[in-house]
Order: sequence, then structure tokens, then C-alpha cells
Amino acid sequence: MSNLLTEVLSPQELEQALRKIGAERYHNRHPFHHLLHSGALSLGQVQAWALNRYCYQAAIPRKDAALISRTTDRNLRREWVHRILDHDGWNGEEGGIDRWLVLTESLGLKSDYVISQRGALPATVFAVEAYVDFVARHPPVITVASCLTELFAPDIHRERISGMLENYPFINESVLVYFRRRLGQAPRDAEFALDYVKHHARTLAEQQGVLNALVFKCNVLWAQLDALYAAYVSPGHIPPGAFDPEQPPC
Ligand SMILES: O=C(O)c1cc(C(=O)O)c2c(n1)C(=O)C(=O)c1cc(C(=O)O)[nH]c1-2
Repeated sequence: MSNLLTEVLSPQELEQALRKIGAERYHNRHPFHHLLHSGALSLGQVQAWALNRYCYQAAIPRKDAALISRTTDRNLRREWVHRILDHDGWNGEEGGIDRWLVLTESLGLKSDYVISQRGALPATVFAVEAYVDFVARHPPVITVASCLTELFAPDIHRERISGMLENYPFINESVLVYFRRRLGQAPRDAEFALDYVKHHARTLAEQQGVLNALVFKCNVLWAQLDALYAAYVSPGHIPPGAFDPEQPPC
């Protein structure tokens, strides 16, 4: 939960409060990302990150469909639908999920295994499903706000592209094409979402809900990295059935 509001904020003040949450809680601050971007991880640890992160990618179109199902606003539906197509692909063009599978394949993971999500950590599955469930249960003004983490994504994507290219022999440009594409998509999506929230969250309750939604979403992202850290960095307890770099899946 974010700090409790005592009075209605202007749209500019609401934006400032949202940006403050991102500055404090976005997952660019997580130690796992610092290890990932600085080249400190082994191939097995990078594989674990990529295959767990696949679960997030695969859930994004489902949560966007849940959002669309809840809105009576045609303009919002029309604007939002491209997000699903960006991930799933459209008209013969590959989407973000295909690009993610290029990344996991080039790290040596079979797509069937990645898509099955069999090797995912329990906490990844819970966090990702919590996001889909949150969006299905809340009204659009709140759920649009939950994707505002994307305001902060381009910086981390840029850092990831340059850090991983520089620091890992098994990473090259073609592997990171997913993130290059998101550099154009995320700012467009985030700008629309921010504008929508600033115009539609007018009451104290709505504004509080919007701030809480962004905190919730930062927690969804943070919890995934906590789980990766605990399983693959320290103390290194890999849950039963989860991907084990020492015993690659057959
Ligand atoms: O690599 C990242 O750190 C990162 C973060 C986020 C985010 O902030 O939720 C997204 C993405 N990537 C991403 O690639 C993506 O497609 C995406 C969609 C959404 C969303 O909430 O709708 N977030 C994100």
C-alpha cells in the first residue's frame, strides 16, 4: 500500500506521486538485475531468469484481454487491443512472445520446455497469476495504472541491452531484439496510460486505488526477482521441479 492520501491531488501531483513510487520501488533497484546486467551471472543463471520471465511475457496478453473485458469505453478498448497483438503477433508478423523465444532458444533452452512453464519457480507462477487476477477484479482506471511500471521500463531495457551485450559472450544483438522493440512500444503505451489515469482518477478513492495499484505491480515484479535470487544466487535453494542448471531438462 502506498502512503495514505488526505486530499485529492491535481493531475500533475498524481503524476509526481506515481513517479516517486517508481523511483523507490521499481525492480531496476533489485540486486538480481545488477548481477544480470553487470555480467556476474553464469549461463545457467541467465537461463533461469529468461525462462521464468517467459511466464510474465505469456501472461501479459491475458491480463490485457481481462482489462478489455471490463471496460465499456470503446476508445479504451480500441487503444488497448494493439498491446495484445504486440505480444501475440498479428497478420503473419511475429510478436513479443516469439522474440522472447528467440532469446531463450539462443540461450540453449528448448521452446517446448519454456512454453510448458514446467521449470518455472512457484513464486513466479503466483506473482504472474496475481497480476492477471488483479486486472480481472478491478475497474479500468485502477488496472490501467497497474501497467504504469512501463514508464520506468525503457531505462532498464537500455541498461540491459548494453550491459548484457558487453558482458556475456553468449549474448548478441539478435538475442536482444525483444528489448530493442520494447524501447519504441513501452513509452507509447506508458504515455497513453499515464494520460488516461490523470484524466480518470478524480476522487480520493480512485487516486488512492491508482497509487496502490502501482505499488502492487512493483511488488509483482520485485517478488519474481526475490524468488530468482533465493533459488539461483543465495542461498541457492531450487524448489522441487524447478529448472536446475546442473541438471538441464531433457
Ligand atoms: O524488462 C522489464 O523490466 C520489463 C518490465 C515491465 C514492467 O514494468 O511491467 C514490462 C516489460 N519489461 C515488458 O517487456 C512488457 O512487455 C511489459 C508489459 C507490461 C504491462 O504491465 O502491461 N509491463 C511490461
